[in-house]
Amino acid sequence: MHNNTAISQLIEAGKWISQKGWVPATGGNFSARTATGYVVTASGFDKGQLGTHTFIELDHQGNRTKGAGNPSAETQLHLGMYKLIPHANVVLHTHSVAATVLSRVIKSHALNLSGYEMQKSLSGVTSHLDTLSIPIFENDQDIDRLSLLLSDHHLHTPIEHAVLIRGHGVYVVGRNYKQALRHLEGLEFLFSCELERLKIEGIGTQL
Ligand SMILES: CSC[C@@H](O)[C@@H](O)C(=O)COP(=O)(O)O
Ligand SMILES: [Zn+2]
Repeated sequence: MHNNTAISQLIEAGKWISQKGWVPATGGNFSARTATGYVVTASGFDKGQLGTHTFIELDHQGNRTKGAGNPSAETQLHLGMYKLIPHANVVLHTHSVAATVLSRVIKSHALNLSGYEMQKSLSGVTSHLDTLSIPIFENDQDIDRLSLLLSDHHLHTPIEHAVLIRGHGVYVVGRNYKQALRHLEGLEFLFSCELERLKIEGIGTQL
């Protein structure tokens, strides 16, 4: 994948994600792994109004090769995820209400989902009877430390589709742009369903 193609796809993704209400204010950031390294959104922009000037291009080591301004404050988390997850080529980070609230309401270190047909929107999931487990990490303004937490966790429980950051949002990975968007939409639907279910059935019914 060439940098320009990846940038065009992430601009489109930003418009769609913003229309969904999942990147309020300047929240969220997006990246892709490309032939020459990575592209990542620049820091502090409205992710619904991205343009070619709001991307930073990085080499395979994560050093900037092109682009003005600062790379996303959470760039190291994106790079960490590419390192841990070889099949990840796109990372989308969003701040939806459902991901933000659910990650606070669930006090344990994982959101476990079962019984939903929509679980099958996640690659490798073939039944609503499977348990889909999304790890939850404590939020931290020190992104390098947060990234270390993810790699420690990945050693014993490989991260597959996504991670939740408590009170902050979700990071979703995909093999490509289309899969990343499908994973994000599927997960957001599941987060909303689970939040509604917990409101009705009570927090004690969390898996
Ligand atoms: C609107 S505050 C959100 C930020 O602190 C951060 O979490 C975020 O997602 C966006 O940061 P950015 O540096 O623009 O990529
Ligand atoms: Zn964020």
